[in-house]
Amino acid sequence: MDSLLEVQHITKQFGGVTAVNDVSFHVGEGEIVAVIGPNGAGKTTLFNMISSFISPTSGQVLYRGNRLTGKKIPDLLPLGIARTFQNLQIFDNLTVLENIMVGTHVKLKTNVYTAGFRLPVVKKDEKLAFELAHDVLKKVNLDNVMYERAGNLSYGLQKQVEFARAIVCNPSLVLLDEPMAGLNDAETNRMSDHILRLKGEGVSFLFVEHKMATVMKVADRIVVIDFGKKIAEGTPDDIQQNDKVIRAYLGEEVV
Ligand SMILES: Nc1ncnc2c1ncn2[C@@H]1O[C@H](COP(=O)(O)OP(=O)(O)OP(=O)(O)O)[C@@H](O)[C@H]1O
Repeated sequence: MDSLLEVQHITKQFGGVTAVNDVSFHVGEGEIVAVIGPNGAGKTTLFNMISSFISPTSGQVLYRGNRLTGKKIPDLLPLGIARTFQNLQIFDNLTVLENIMVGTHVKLKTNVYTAGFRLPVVKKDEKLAFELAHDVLKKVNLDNVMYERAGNLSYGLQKQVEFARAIVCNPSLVLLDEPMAGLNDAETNRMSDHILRLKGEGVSFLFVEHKMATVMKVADRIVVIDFGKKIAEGTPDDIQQNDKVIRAYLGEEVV
């Protein structure tokens, strides 16, 4: 399996705290990799470095062999990398459809100069944005609420809207920060199904998650972080039987 994302010896220090300490792993083409670890282990810090939200103290991240480290967040989407956030980032006052259309901007030709004029390119872009958004909403079964104000939806549906916006431009790699947090069982299953279906279409995923049952069901490979260090990596079966992992989780949720 070819490597899509390479995390190489990445470290982050905040003053005297080493939040992530020399972590390396990769995500292959069409692979689903989960990062797990006890509270405060460094998962969010690691995720934020990979998604260019913060820069590492040392180490680097490569995407298709090119350095991702040092790029800005808006540079990621045109490369084919999309992300969602632990705390929902949707526009409450816009409709579901409009929220998704916002995510299509990298596919459009309209810019701040052309948008003010009703040029043909603007109309064409609006049509394209609508079609892309509508298609993805059908894919995740949200087309029945597309004209609802996003702020009126349940938390679970809002999370699915954010997921739909992330995948609207057919990314190659999707970074998900706790995609199942706050979802009930039915919503968690639905989200898992969406992820697995997209994997079937060749999309790769890297996600941080606390819900172990979901991680075990969805991930091909799991990277376990404890006190900033990678303590284990392997298939769900390997990880469930790994002594270091079991010890790290003692007193927490049982793996
Ligand atoms: N901006 C920061 N400044 C100082 N310390 C930080 C900062 N961000 C994180 N840390 C510290 O780094 C360590 C790892 O935190 P991080 O949030 O990455 O862990 P986590 O595994 O995501 O935790 P959780 O599962 O609770 O979300 C913690 O000790 C945390 O206090």
